[in-house]
Amino acid sequence: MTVRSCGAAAAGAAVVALLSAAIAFHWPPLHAVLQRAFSLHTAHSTKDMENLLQLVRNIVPALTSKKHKGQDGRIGIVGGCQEYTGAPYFAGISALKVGADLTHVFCAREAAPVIKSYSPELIVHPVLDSSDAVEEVEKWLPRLHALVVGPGLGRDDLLLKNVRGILEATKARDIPVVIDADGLWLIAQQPALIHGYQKAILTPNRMEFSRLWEAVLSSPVDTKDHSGSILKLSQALGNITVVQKGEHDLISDGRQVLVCSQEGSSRRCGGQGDLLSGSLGVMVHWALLAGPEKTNGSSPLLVASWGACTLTRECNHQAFQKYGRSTTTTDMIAEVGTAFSKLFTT
Ligand SMILES: NC(=O)C1=CN([C@@H]2O[C@H](COP(=O)(O)OP(=O)(O)OC[C@H]3O[C@@H](n4cnc5c(N)ncnc54)[C@H](O)[C@@H]3O)[C@@H](O)[C@H]2O)[C@@H](O)CC1
Ligand SMILES: Nc1ncnc2c1ncn2[C@@H]1O[C@H](COP(=O)(O)OP(=O)(O)OP(=O)(O)O)[C@@H](O)[C@H]1O
Ligand SMILES: [Mg+2]
Repeated sequence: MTVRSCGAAAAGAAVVALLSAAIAFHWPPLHAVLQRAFSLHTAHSTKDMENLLQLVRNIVPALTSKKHKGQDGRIGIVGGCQEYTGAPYFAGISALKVGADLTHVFCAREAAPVIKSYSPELIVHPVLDSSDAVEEVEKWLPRLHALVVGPGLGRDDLLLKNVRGILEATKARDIPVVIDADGLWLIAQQPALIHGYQKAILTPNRMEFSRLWEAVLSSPVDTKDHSGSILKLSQALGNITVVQKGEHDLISDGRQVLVCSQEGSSRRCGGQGDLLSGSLGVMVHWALLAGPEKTNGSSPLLVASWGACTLTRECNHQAFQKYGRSTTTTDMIAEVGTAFSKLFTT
């Protein structure tokens, strides 16, 4: 697996930037070559890609007739409020389409009938704005393999307070947790809530990344050194895994940075991040279950994250081939099965 250590990343970038600037002025053709070399160095080679794909394949559980319902994943989604009902639906249905057996959505009362009406596949609990929300969710925790916190959660104080309690209970049970969207808003208010929890994965978009950075490092993000920035943020959060979404997805646990540059498309409709966080909920469970033996010693959380990013981008690519500018997240979700087979089925 290609890794870039913290020091090497920063030093490499600085040296290339300096050389580049000097050469651009004196010798433009070499400048272009250098830039290409640097971008190749930052990205993974085809061989690295193949290795990573193989690691993801290793964690995918076999489909056999010996299993019972639930074994391949019981995933909880914490989110859904009056304004946002699509996001928890996208995350939940994506988890199922990737291969989870059951998905439970814990949402605000008003959002529940709406989410249920989108799909009979999701189990929906209208508890998140109740006074005993933490106890209600806690009852289910022993039966859940992973929690995805944040899609469509909103920023209401009562909901956020309840989610704080749910996160504490989840950590106490050592359950893996993917934190996205407004869950990241909460973490930016209170980073201690997740600091050092080794089964947490944060999936910020650009805005969410800046918010987290400013909250934790009290300075503006260095927009020129993406690789160095994600390493630093992960380290400042106690080496938890961070997935920074963007033109290229960067994934780090503060020790190494993986890059996912799977071809997607130029279509940026809302909900793609929800597909990613829902998929990651299942894949992180699979990866932890498989253990480091199957991931060749690499962090199972990094492997799961890279797998979910690759899958999301492939869904985006496939849907865009069919629908172009009119592609929506629903079209991407319809591609999960074929994208998964193409990438991960041997
Ligand atoms: N159908 C739905 O119910 C959806 C609900 N969503 C929910 O909406 C809530 C707010 O999420 P947001 O992502 O809007 O909140 P953010 O606070 O992260 O983003 C605010 C704004 O930043 C901008 N932004 C995002 N990425 C950017 C980039 N790379 N460069 C420049 N600007 C960028 C976007 O225009 C966005 O409106 C969350 O609860 C989220 O889950 C979204 O998931 C989209 C779909
Ligand atoms: N410029 C880009 N080019 C290619 N893919 C991108 C680009 N930006 C984001 N993506 C991909 O889109 C997916 C979602 O990322 P995005 O930044 O849109 O998340 P988000 O803002 O949280 O989405 P959501 O609307 O669900 O909240 C990720 O898998 C990411 O790889
Ligand atoms: Mg989002």
